[in-house]
Amino acid sequence: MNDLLPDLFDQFADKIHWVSSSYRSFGGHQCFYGPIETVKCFEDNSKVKSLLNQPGQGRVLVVDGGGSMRRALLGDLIAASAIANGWAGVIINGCIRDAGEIADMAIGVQALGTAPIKTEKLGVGIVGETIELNNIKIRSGQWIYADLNGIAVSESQLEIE
Ligand SMILES: O=C([O-])CC(=O)C(=O)O
Repeated sequence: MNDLLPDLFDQFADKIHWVSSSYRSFGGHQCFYGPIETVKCFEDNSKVKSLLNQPGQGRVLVVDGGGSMRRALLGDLIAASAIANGWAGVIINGCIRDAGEIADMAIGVQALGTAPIKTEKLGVGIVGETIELNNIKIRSGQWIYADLNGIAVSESQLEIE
């Protein structure tokens, strides 16, 4: 199913919240969803790397990278580790690199854009804190849905009948 969001908004208008369509889809999976884990980090992807190296259990990692267009918070190696660990996707308020490789990888990835430069890994970042995307609060444990129509969240899992 590639157009999940329109169906969700038709069926669950009171339970689903629109976040944004200003992110681009980079992963091989253009439609993806799952429970959220959050991380907040600025031009340092240490926590992104360590989280995606732990069991994902179908979760989506939502990264508040402060909108930086100067450094990439995800590349093909970390994306490969996310796939190996069962993460459904990664959504980044910031940039990725290795976009050519990631386009062919079996994972959902949305980000603002690309930057070819990796971050300095200084171990700085906060996991599990409430973050905001486009002024919408995003918390660990909520559900997020992403496809080519954009990104939306709900408090709990919504299943199309
Ligand atoms: O290591 C990084 O910061 C990002 C990267 O290049 C990769 O995941 O391949």
